[in-house]
Amino acid sequence: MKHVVGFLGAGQMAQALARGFLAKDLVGVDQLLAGDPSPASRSAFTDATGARAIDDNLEVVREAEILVLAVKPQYLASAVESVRSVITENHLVLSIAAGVPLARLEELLGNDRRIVRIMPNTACLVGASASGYCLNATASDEDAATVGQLLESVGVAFRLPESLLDAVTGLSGSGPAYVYLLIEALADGGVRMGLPRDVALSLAAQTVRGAATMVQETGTHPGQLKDAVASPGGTTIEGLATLEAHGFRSALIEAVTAATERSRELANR
Ligand SMILES: NC(=O)C1=CN([C@@H]2O[C@H](COP(=O)(O)OP(=O)(O)OC[C@H]3O[C@@H](n4cnc5c(N)ncnc54)[C@H](OP(=O)(O)O)[C@@H]3O)[C@@H](O)[C@H]2O)C=CC1
Ligand SMILES: O=C(O)[C@@H]1CCC=N1
Repeated sequence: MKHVVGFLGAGQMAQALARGFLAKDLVGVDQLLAGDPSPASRSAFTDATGARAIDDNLEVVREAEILVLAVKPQYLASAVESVRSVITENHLVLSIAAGVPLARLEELLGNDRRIVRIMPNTACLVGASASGYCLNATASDEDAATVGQLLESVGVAFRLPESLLDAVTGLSGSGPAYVYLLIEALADGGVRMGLPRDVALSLAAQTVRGAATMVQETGTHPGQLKDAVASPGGTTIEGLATLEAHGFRSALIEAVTAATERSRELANR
């Protein structure tokens, strides 16, 4: 990709995306930069990527062709207002801010700007993100292809109607945190039953990875894969019955629902 990618906000997501793009050779170090007022975030960005991080958002916008708005939703308006005068029709602007709709981004930037709302997750760092994205009316099919290429370089990506982006946030944007909790709790269970901590954690993480890979690579419904693990009168069905009794499935459904609703609430920040 020949474009220079600039980030406003050099925090966790900017670092994860930038490292993902670099790992896939989508951009070189000299095609990346970030603007951030926080010295700690700037050094972390440069340590993580080798690329420049500066305390000058205007310079980032002037150099960038693809501009990624990677600040928290509550700082988005002030970050954009400070650089709005130098954002032109030549920029492709990507916002990763949870909950902030295209209509709000158009209010801040102008509806004649090419804007894409995206929702990746932190696993872009390891090339395993799960993303959704949607475009405003000014962005072109070529812009969609560029964003698709960027996001698919660091995982899977779906172009979706904007009405579904909050649900993407509730499921895969926030989802890594749910799975970390699952892995931690599985390891705790193993430790409770006598396994050494490092062995338990490794078994738990590999079990989650293996199960996810089975779903992706066999294309078999997870219910059928679950049935294949549970022998009649065996161990697994006891574990499954315990999870049902503690509301495991319902807890996950409610978690996605609550996070989606929170994303909707963030719309006007
Ligand atoms: N974390 C995640 O898993 C995901 C997050 N997102 C979205 O990504 C966005 C960034 O999140 P995350 O990376 O976690 O946040 P971080 O807090 O790690 O990074 C944001 C950075 O932006 C800086 N900042 C604040 N104001 C400005 C400004 N005016 N100009 C430039 N930089 C500024 C912050 O500095 P300071 O610390 O001093 O405020 C901070 O360093 C959020 O909108 C979030 O909704 C999307 C998907 C997943
Ligand atoms: O918790 C948050 O608000 C952000 C958005 C998705 C993941 N983290």
